[in-house]
Parts: sequence; structure tokens; C-alpha cells
Amino acid sequence: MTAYLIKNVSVVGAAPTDLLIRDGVVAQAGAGLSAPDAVVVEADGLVALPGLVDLHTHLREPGREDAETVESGSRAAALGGYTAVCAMANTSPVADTAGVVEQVWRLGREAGLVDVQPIGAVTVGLAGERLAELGAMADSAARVRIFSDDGHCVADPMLMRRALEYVKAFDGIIAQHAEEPRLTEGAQMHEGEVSTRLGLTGWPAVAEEAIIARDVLLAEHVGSRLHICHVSTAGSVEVLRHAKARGVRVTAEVCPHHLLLTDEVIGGSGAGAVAGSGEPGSPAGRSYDPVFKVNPPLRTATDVAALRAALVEGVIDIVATDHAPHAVEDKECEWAYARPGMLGLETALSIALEVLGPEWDLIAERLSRAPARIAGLSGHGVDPAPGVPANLTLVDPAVRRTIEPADLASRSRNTPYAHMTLPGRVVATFLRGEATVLDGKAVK
Ligand SMILES: NC(=O)N[C@@H](CC(=O)O)C(=O)O
Repeated sequence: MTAYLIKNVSVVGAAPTDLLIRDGVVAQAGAGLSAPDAVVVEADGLVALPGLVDLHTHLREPGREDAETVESGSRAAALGGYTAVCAMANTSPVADTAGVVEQVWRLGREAGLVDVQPIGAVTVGLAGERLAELGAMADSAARVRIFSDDGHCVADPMLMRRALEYVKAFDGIIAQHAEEPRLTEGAQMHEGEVSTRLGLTGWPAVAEEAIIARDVLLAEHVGSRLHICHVSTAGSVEVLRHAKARGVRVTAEVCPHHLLLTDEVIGGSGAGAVAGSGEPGSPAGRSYDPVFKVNPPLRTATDVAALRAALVEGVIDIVATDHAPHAVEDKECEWAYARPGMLGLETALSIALEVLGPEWDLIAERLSRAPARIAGLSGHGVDPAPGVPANLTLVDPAVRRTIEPADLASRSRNTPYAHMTLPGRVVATFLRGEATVLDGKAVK
């Protein structure tokens, strides 16, 4: 196994030091290390972070390998600085049996670029009618601990209760896609001023908030762990704040796009489309571009501000990408027919830097340590230090790069950040001491 000597790297923002990576672990840390057999990585100005962990990735295999495969998604993840991803269950067939979750887990091992931890479906076929074989998936080689019907809400409160009760036995988690389906029938975008102006059916904030309110109460009642996927509204933050203050075992994620973009982008005016300074350049002039269609939808500047504050404060625990690759024919069509979802793995760290600034400890916490803790992924989310598994990424914060869809490793092209200039570039990623990315390029 190749050894690596990383010279003058700032570990999570601390003063520069050297790291020696050997036999899968950080063997030594300190100034002026030498190791004649090691490949030297000059890291002046670079920051080392624990490898990022994504709790919400769509890999599309089995079923839609034209949009993404476990391997192409793993490569995109490694290039984004990730060392572990949790693969959502809305594949075809659905990951609702031990057989399918083991297949995804095995494909992840074969690709060997990140650890792929399958998420199992809560209900058979994501149909919301009866519980899937949660126990069999938990006992399988994939050792599933998180279950989600993501893409669909577990809308039936009795089924949700049963699922929460079932996973309690092995400290599992139900990750809810919070969307009351009766309130979002035909919905195309956030319900508000812009949807009224554009004449598109709205997806009201209350459809998310009502399910979160219900489910934190259910989780409290049965004493189980609940995770809320892709929180998108200011009201949801208030419900979560209340639940956490009561000691409910709830965690929550926010996606990069909900931290940066607003529904104004859909109108194509450009004004207000990028929350905050607008410095990254506006994606204006692309009105009704289905690349901006996503579930839950892009919301208002007020929501964006509340989500950012909640992430800093810790009411929202983590950033998760909801990387949702879609084939060209599913995106480059009329708005109403386009599938919802956007790419995220290769741009998440840049968005975090844009939104949070170079707050390295906060970034490490929200994009690596906390998601690793929630998912129970041992060896991940641990700051590089002697004896620790060498799962880490090196970032150049000084570089600003322009996102070009054609440059992405994903099989799909549906990035909402096309032609925008964003801060930060992943220079290298190591999975258990093996380089998966070097000089900004995938190693295999
Ligand atoms: N987030 C998305 O917009 N899309 C997700 C599923 C979903 O949550 O609808 C997908 O699988 O494409």
C-alpha cells in the first residue's frame, strides 16, 4: 500500500503540520516529518477535513444506470471530498429487501471509491401501505440502520408509528421525506408570490411543517429516532427547535441548494435568486429551467436565512446533498413533466464555504462528524490524528472555480450551479489511506 506524506496542511483550520498516512491510518502528525518511501503531497495553503459523509445520496442503481451508477456516483462523491455516502432506497427495484440493499452495498465495495451505506425503504415498493422487511435489511450484510421512503412521505401516521417502534429495537432511524401529499397534489414549485406570478401550482410550506410536527410528536411518544430529510422552510426550523428543546430524538438535514437559491430563480429575473451577496454570479436568464425543479422546492430568501441560521446554531444538524441525478430526457423538457432533483455531491463543499465562510470546525461538524455519528459509520467523521483511519479530504479554499456541467463526474448534468463561480476545490481524498482523488482528479 502506498504511503503518503502530506506536507504543511492545516488540519481543520489549525496551524500547518505534516501528516503521514500509512497502512490505512494516520500514522504520524507533526512538523518536519520525513518518510523516504512515501509519496509527498505538498499541501501549503490546503485544509484537511475528515472525509465528508453524505446522509442523502441517490445513486440510481439498480434501474436507472443511464442517470447514475454506484460507481459514477461514488466517483462524484470522492471528487466532492466524500468518503462515505448513504444511498437512498428509491431505486428500481426499490431497496426494500435484504437482496437489493446487499447488491448496492456490494457494488459500493467493488467501486471502492467511498463507503456506500444503503438506506432501506420503510414500506414495500415505497407505496406507503405496508412495512418492508426492516429486520431482514438490518440483519443483512449491508447492516441497514436508516430507513426512508424518500421521494415519498410515509403519510399514514399508523405506519409511521409502527416503523418508529420497529427500528427502536436496534436503535435504527426513520428518515422522513416530510410532505403531506394531500397538500401538494399537482405542486410544481413553492407556493408564494412567484408561483402566483408564474401561474404554477404551489407546494406550501405547511405541507412540510405539518408532517414534521406530527412526526416529532410520534417520535417522542414512542421514544424512537427520527431524521428529517431536506428541511426547507423557516417554519420547519421552529418546529424542530421546539422538538429539540423537549428532548425529542430528532435530527435534521438541509441541502446546499436550499441554503443558496430561492424560488426567484425559476422566474428567471435573477434578482434575489441567489440569497445573500449574489457574488457567485446569478443563474439569471434561464426562466422555467427544470434544472431548478426539486423536491421540496426552492423557497424564499426568508427561508434561506432561517435555514442558514439554524445550521450554524445546530437546530439543523447536518448538510446532506440530496444528490439526485436525472437523465437529459427527464430534465430537458417542459417544466411540468420534468423530474424533481438536482446534483449535489461535487459542489456541496463549495456551497458550504460560500454560505458559512471558512468556518472549518463548523464545516467539519455539519458535513462530516455529525452525519457519521447519526449514521453510525465508524471510522468516518473523525479528525485526522495519529491512529485514526485515514478517511480525509484536502481542500484548497483559495481557488474559485466555475462549475461546468460537462466537467462533472456524475453521469447526469443537472447541476443548478452551471457557469456559477464558487469557492474551494477538493485537491485530494483518501479512503482508508488509499487516494481516491489526487491533484483534483479521480485516481481510478
Ligand atoms: N429531491 C428530489 O427532488 N428528487 C429525489 C426524490 C424526491 O425527494 O422527490 C429523486 O430521487 O430524484
